[in-house]
Order: sequence, then structure tokens, then C-alpha cells
Amino acid sequence: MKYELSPSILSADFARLGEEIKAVEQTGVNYLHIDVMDGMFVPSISFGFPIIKSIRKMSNMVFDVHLMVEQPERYIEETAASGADIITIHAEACKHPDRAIEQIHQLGKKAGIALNPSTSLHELDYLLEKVDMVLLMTVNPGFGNQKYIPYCTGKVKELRTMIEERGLQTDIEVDGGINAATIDAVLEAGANILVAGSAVFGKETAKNAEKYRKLLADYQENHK
Ligand SMILES: O=C(CO)[C@H](O)[C@H](O)COP(=O)(O)O
Ligand SMILES: [Fe+2]
Repeated sequence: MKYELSPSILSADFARLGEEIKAVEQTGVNYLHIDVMDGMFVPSISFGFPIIKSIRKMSNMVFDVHLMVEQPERYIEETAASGADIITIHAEACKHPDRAIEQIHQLGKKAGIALNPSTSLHELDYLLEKVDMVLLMTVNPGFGNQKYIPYCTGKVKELRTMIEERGLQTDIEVDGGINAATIDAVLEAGANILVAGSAVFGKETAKNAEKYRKLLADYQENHK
């Protein structure tokens, strides 16, 4: 399995966003997590497509776009056009997730489905075969720098079992409160794409990115 760190720019210094992204990219991190919030699905508003388009010009990383918006199907086309590589929609926000996932694939992008901490894995019963990635929220979405919710570890484990039982290779991304104290538990439970916002961006962005990138590379090496 492939393990990736996906640093969330939500915790970056937006006055120096380009520099922050370059610092992360230069360490060899492949993914960049981009949180779009609408102030409706979640309480906060983050940023939108002009920002994604601007940073697309200066980065070759895999743009992992997490849409925390109501009726995300309204924005799938624009998200793709802005430069997303992976488009993740929330099951709770979307009336027709099957159709939305098809639309993402028709645009040539990878599709992710996200579940809030207390949303049941049963939401995936008929969707799992259709998605490239499941994003399990490990905090309630809306803000960076929150505390990991411990019951989510069992949920990650249960999902990895479900994926294996169906003979799939689906990625499990965990998002929220991932740092040195929680990383081992989510890896052991079966997550392979790890979002980290406040644990990466800040005073020592490059150093933090390198630390977690190496940790995941070593984990991958030891779990072949
Ligand atoms: O989707 C999110 C919040 O809704 C972010 O990706 C998350 O906040 C990452 O930040 P941190 O690692 O600091 O918890
Ligand atoms: Fe996110």
C-alpha cells in the first residue's frame, strides 16, 4: 500500500501561501489537502476557486480537494477546472452521491466520499466500489487544530476490514487531529493517506513536513 502525507493548507499562513506550499513540496511530499468550506455545511468559510487556481500554477502536487459544502454537485465542474486531482464530497451534504461520483470520474478526476465522525459506515454499502478514496473525519469538520476523536480509530479499522473483504484497494484518508500522538494509531488501524494541518504548517513547516513524510516512507518500507 502507498502511504501519503496530505498537508492541509487551512493551517498555512495565507499571507505567505506560495512559500508555505513550496516548503512542503521541496521535502518531497506528494499531496496537498485543500479544504473548501461554505459556512453552511460547516460553520466556517475558508476559501474558494480563485485560490486553488492560483496555487495550481506554482505546484505539481496532487491536489486533494475536500469540499465541505452543501450540495457539492453544484461545484464539481468548477473544482475540476480549478486544478483538483481528487475531489471529495461529504455523504451528509449530497442527495445523489452516486451521480456526483460519476460526474467526478467523467471529468477525469479521482473521487472521494467523506463521512463525519458519527456518520455510519453503512453510507458506503453501495458506494465503496465506486470511489477511489474514503475520507474519515477524525474531528467534526469546520476548523483546524482540533482534538482527535478516539472512537474514530475503531471506525478506520472497521473500514479497512470492509475494503479487504471486498477485495478492493480503496485509500482511507483520515482528517483532523493527526499529529505525533495519534499517527501510530491511525496507521495501525489501516489509514494510508494522512491529513495534517496544524502539525505541519506554522513555525517550522519544512521540518514538520519532512518529519511526517519520512515517518510514512519508513512505515511503508516496513509494511510491504
Ligand atoms: O477538514 C479539515 C477541517 O474540517 C482539515 O483538513 C483539518 O482541520 C486539518 O487540520 P488539523 O490537522 O489541524 O486537525
Ligand atoms: Fe479536510
